[in-house]
Amino acid sequence: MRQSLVIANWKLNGDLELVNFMVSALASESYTADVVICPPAPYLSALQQRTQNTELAVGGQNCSSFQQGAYTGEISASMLKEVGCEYVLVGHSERRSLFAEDDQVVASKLVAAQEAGLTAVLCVGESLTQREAGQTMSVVKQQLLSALQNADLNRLVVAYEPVWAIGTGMTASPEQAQEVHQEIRALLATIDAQQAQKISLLYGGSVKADNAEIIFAQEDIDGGLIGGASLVAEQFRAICSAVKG
Ligand SMILES: O=C(CO)COP(=O)(O)O
Repeated sequence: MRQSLVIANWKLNGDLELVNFMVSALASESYTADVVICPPAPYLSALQQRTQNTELAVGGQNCSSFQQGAYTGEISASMLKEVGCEYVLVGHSERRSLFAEDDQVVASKLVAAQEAGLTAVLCVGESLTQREAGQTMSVVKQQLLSALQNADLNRLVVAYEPVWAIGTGMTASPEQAQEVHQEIRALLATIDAQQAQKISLLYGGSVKADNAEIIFAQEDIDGGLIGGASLVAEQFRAICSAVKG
């Protein structure tokens, strides 16, 4: 049985008040899923302090591919680890499209994250144009395998986030999502068949309290990567409780 996981990606949202509010709103319940919050980097330490003695974990939204040096504005994976992160997102579609991160950059960030002792949450997913052109599987395969060239599958989570479903209210149908998740697990199995069965695969893209359960019920979907709904306590709590297990 794979570990269920729900990750909140706050993106460029939130403040200290939300950190305090969310921790008290979430920590009072216990969940079958592991629950991780990825706030903007300046709030990581505060979140880490507030979540001590709770079951909530902390993650970064991004890390540098460099370990240290003259890279103004960058944050290394070991710095994230030092302030209490257990996870970091790599290759989110917003990083790929808005900050020009290509497959090579994503691969080196993933290695940097794992070498620092973090679990890397590799995000993959096709655009609407790519889906309509029948390229979904080839895009996902390219993003996945190029990022995993030097990866440690023991410290990996994969999140399938179709770009057309992110922040649009257009969720992939449970069947569409399962089809891609199944393919991702099959691709992982070509690297390590045993480990592929243990890796948590998350769906992301307009997951809300009212569609989470049916999406998470799919065989190869082990939880979610949640944007907008993770900023609303009632929504996020319901999503965390919707995982199978
Ligand atoms: O990008 C996402 C999480 O990383 C998904 O965002 P939404 O849940 O807002 O669609």
